Amino acid sequence: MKLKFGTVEENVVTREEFPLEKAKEVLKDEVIAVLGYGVQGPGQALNLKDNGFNVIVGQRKGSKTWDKAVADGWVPGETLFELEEACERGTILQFLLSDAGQIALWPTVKKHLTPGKALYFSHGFGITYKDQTGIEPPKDVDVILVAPKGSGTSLRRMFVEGRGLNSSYAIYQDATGKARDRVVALGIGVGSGYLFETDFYKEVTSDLTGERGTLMGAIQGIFAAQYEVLRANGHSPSEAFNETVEELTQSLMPLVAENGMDWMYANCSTTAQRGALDWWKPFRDASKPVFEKLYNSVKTGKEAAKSIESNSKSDYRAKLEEELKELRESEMWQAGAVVRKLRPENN
Ligand SMILES: NC(=O)C1=CN([C@@H]2O[C@H](COP(=O)(O)OP(=O)(O)OC[C@H]3O[C@@H](n4cnc5c(N)ncnc54)[C@H](O)[C@@H]3O)[C@@H](O)[C@H]2O)C=CC1
Ligand SMILES: CC(=O)[C@](C)(O)C(=O)O
Ligand SMILES: [Mg+2]
Ligand SMILES: [Mg+2]
Repeated sequence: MKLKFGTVEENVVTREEFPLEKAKEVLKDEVIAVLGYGVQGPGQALNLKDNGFNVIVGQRKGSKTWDKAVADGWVPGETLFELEEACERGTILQFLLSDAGQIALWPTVKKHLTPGKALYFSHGFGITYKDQTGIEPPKDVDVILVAPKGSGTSLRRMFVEGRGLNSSYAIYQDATGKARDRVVALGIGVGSGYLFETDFYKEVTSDLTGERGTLMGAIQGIFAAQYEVLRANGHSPSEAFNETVEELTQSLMPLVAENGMDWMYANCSTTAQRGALDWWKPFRDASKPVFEKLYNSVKTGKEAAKSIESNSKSDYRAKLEEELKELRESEMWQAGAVVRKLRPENN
């Protein structure tokens, strides 16, 4: 259906409009092969299975995630296969390897993309940056996308709680004339709360900007800046952490999620309101040039190149762990670990 967001009208698909029963009817003759069992793989595969679809998992034998798949109930030789065998058996190939990993597996996937099959992504990365990834699908298959707007971990958790994470969907190539039904059915099947329409380019440029920006990069940057200023002015770690992170995640963000920023402001003191209304614009103006620089780096493919380059190295997991350790061992997040333990519900 068409829905207005502010003054802009967009295409949205809800569960009422496209119920699970309809999704099952559309996909009743398909074998959905989920390739990769990292973060999105388990979330999407388990939700599909619990929703009653015909789904198999493809993963490297002998890997840690193969064992995880077995522990999650996938049966070797029945519903769990080596990647190539899953590519052969599947009629819909859900390409859920890491974006860099997709480059290495592409020749194998391509080989098994016989006419009429569908190639499914959860990111516009591989297709949009095809000059860097080499991913150019044959013309006689559907190429579709469902991108859950959140971690695969949340996708699964929310499904189990009876809620649903929202996703975007896109069609890059409709070879069978059934691409729309297929993509929407898959979107409902993986447990999306509702779906909004996009294209591969818009999906990847917004996603890379978001995760580098407010969702992950900018938020850590702004936390660190405020924490450091408070500490430099003699505030204790617990005071600095509570006033920077804990209050935001525990008290104020849930209010924003429920009813918007104005409602959160309305539930704070008049003193806080005055200050926040005065200061949000200077923060916007100071950070906007950084966001513009970021968007440009995404648009020109520089961010894609960097992530392919670093994630294709054999020691990348070890390097990543070192960098995460640096965050974990920073004073701010050490303080956070203590604060989390002090939450009454955690002890
Ligand atoms: N992490 C998330 O929650 C989200 C991910 N996405 C997208 O979903 C897709 C999958 O992402 P994640 O689940 O994060 O991936 P991941 O980084 O967890 O990796 C998935 C799997 O790929 C396998 N793999 C990596 N390199 C390989 C290679 N060379 N050969 C064979 N297997 C290899 C890994 O063993 C792992 O099982 C990506 O396109 C990503 O952008 C989209 C939304 C959120
Ligand atoms: C979880 C998600 O949607 C991200 C942040 O874009 C990602 O993991 O790539
Ligand atoms: Mg992302
Ligand atoms: Mg995302």
